[in-house]
Amino acid sequence: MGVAVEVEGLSKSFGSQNIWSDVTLTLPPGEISVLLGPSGTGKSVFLKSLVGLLKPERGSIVINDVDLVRTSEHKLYEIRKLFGVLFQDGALFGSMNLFDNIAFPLREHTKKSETEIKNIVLEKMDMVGLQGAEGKLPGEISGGMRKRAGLARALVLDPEIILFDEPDSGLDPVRVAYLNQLIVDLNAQIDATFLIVTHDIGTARTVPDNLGLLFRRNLVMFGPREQLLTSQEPVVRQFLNGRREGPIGMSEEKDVAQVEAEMAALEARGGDSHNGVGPKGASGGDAVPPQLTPTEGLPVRQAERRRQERVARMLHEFDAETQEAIRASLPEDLLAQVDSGVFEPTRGSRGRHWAAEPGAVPAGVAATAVLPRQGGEG
Ligand SMILES: Nc1ncnc2c1ncn2[C@@H]1O[C@H](COP(=O)(O)OP(=O)(O)OP(=O)(O)O)[C@@H](O)[C@H]1O
Repeated sequence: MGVAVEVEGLSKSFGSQNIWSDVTLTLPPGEISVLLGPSGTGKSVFLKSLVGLLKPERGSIVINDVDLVRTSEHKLYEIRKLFGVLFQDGALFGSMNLFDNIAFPLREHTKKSETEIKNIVLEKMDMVGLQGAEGKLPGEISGGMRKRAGLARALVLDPEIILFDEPDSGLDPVRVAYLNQLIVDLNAQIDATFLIVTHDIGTARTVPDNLGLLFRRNLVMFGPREQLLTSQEPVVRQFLNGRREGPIGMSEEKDVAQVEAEMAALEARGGDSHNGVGPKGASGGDAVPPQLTPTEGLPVRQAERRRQERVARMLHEFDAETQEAIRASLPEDLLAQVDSGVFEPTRGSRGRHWAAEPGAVPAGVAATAVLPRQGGEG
């Protein structure tokens, strides 16, 4: 099973430029999470902080009881081995064929024999659908194949956490659909913890268990997918619907009067549900489409049941729309347990519902970060 990544009060600046402050979220073990945010809000900086390539000045990132922000270089090196990272362009060496590219981490970090390496490389290439392409150079294959090769390379050290930096970038919509299915299939096969940074709203709506949004140097919200997909928070609504109207401006923040005028005009046109389909799959008002499931014949995602139990326990923390959407995703036995009051309210457990140790966490802490609405920030 993948490991949990617990981020608390994390802040990062470069000189006087604050990138984000007080980011608190938990990536539950084996679940798929997506992080959204306008360009330049520091999503890549967040991914780099998680793997220890950048050092936040405040807060903690705890994995297997080790705080990456404060640990020694030696421990950090060990923890990094838990990660697989899919960079935007696959980050392949142009002069090496796919086999050698994918074998690279094994040759660098393990003492495995060439026979063992060959078996692992071919197995991972098979998993990502690249059988027979071992001899190709990165320059000879399509962008989609390069992503798959980057993914195979991210898999060779059997990571427990995989970070995907804009896996859909540069791909046509059909390739994105295949890649999304591959991500869900891989999750079912290896049960690792996934975090995907993407601008593709179709992906955000259908792939993850959890969704988060960075904006204005803050994590606006992070929680079960249903929470963001049904959210009335103006920034979340604007982003998921891919529209100009709302607090997110082209480069500058907008003033409150302008946002109000835009929102009134949008409502006069019938609101989001009458707004058509926006760019990058953005659409649908606050509909919650079904989540992708693994291809037939693959095992069910082990995270699925764990997640159902986790969100059943935290159901009372959400508003009526979110509760309704979550209930629609729960099997009958869990719904019966929810309704019979078996699950005690887990106040302030920061989403650590898999841990089942209610006494271990401080009370009174919100499970999700929620910014004040536009206009309420003073
Ligand atoms: N090493 C660095 N030194 C100084 N500033 C940096 C460094 N890395 C990133 N930044 C700054 O941090 C900010 C956030 O960058 P980042 O690439 O994380 O944004 P992003 O949300 O991933 O954007 P996009 O969606 O366009 O990929 C930018 O203003 C960038 O210039």
